[in-house]
Amino acid sequence: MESTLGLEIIEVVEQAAIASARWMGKGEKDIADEVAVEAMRERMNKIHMRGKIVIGEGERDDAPMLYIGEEVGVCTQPNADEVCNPDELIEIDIAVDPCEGTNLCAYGQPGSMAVLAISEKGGLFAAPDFYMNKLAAPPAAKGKVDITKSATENLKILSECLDRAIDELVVVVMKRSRHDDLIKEIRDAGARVRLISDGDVSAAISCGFSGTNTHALMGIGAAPEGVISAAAMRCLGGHFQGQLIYDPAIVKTGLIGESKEANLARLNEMGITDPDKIYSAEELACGETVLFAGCGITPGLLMNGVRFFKGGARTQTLVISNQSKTARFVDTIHMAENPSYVSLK
Ligand SMILES: O=C(COP(=O)(O)O)[C@@H](O)[C@H](O)[C@H](O)[C@H](O)COP(=O)(O)O
Ligand SMILES: [Mn+2]
Ligand SMILES: [Mn+2]
Repeated sequence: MESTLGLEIIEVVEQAAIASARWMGKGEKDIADEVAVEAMRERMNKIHMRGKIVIGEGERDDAPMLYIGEEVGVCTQPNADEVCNPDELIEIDIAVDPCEGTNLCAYGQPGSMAVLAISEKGGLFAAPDFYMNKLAAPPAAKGKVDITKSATENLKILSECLDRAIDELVVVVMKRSRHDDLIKEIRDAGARVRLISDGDVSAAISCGFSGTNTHALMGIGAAPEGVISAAAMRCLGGHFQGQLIYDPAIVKTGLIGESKEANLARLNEMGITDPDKIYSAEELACGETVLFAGCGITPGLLMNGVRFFKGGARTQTLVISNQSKTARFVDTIHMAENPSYVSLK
C-alpha cells in the first residue's frame, strides 16, 4: 500500500492544503473548508483505486463534506470495468479532514493542516460524528498512562516515563468550558497547560515526537479527529486512547444530538453496543497497514504551512507508515506552468 499509494496520498493532502491556504487569514472558514474538500476529492478521484470514505467531517457545522460512504478513485467511476483489473484492485478505507482547524486557517493561526489516514477495508473505526475524550502521550508512556486514571495520576506516570519533573511537562488542552476542572487539576498537579482554540489532531501527533515540547493531550474533542490522530499515533508507537462522549451536558459546547438518550439510540443503530468502551490506537486504527499523511496549511509544531511565491507554492507534509516504520517529512515545490522563479524560501 505504501509503495503504490504513498506518493498519491502526499499529493492529495498537498492539493487540499494549497487550496485552503489561499483562504488563510480571510475570515472565511466555510470557503477554506470547501476548497480543501474539492481539491482532495478531485485528486483522490485520479488514483487507481476503489476508496471509501469512512470518516468524513462536517455534520456538526454543516461544512462541505467528503461524505461518509462516498466512493473515490478511478475504480469507482462508471468506466471502472474498462480501466481497472479486478485482480489488481486496490480497495481501501479512508479517513479525511481536508481542513483540520478551519478556524485556525481562516484567522491565520498556527496548527491547521490537511490530513487523511488510509488502511485496508475495515481498518479504521467508522466513528460517529460525536465527541471523544482523548489521551495522547509519547511512546515511552504507551500503555502506562490510562484515560481511566485522573490527570494527576497520569502526570506522575508521565513524569516517571519521560524522566522529567512534573513542572517540566506540557499538556495540551482545548480551551473550552468543559475543561475548566481538568485545566485546574493539571495546573494544581504542577504541570503546564498549553491551551489551544482548535486543532487537536496536530496536538495529539505532536506527543508522538520528542522535541515538540508537548507531552500529553487531554480532554474532549471530536471523535473523527480522534480516529485520524489514533492512526498517526499507532504508526508512531505513541499512546492514544479515546472514549466516545454522548451526553450533551458533558460537552457543553457544539452540537451533539438532542439528548443523551437519542445519542445512545443512534450509537446502538450504528452497532456500537458498548458506548462507554475505551478504544486504544490499535482499535481505532486496527488495519494491518495504516498510513497517515498531513500537510501543513498554516505553520505548526510539526510542519511548515504553505508558502506561496509568484508561480508556485512550497509545502511540507508528514507521512507516517506502520509498515515501513517511517515518519517522512516531504518538502515539495509546486511549480506553475512557466514560473518566473522557483523559490527556496
Ligand atoms: O479544532 C477542531 C475542529 O476541526 P474542523 O471542524 O475540522 O476545523 C478539531 O481539532 C477538534 O477536535 C474538534 O472538532 C473540536 O473540539 C470540536 O469541539 P467544539 O468546538 O467544542 O464543538
Ligand atoms: Mn477537524
Ligand atoms: Mn475540517
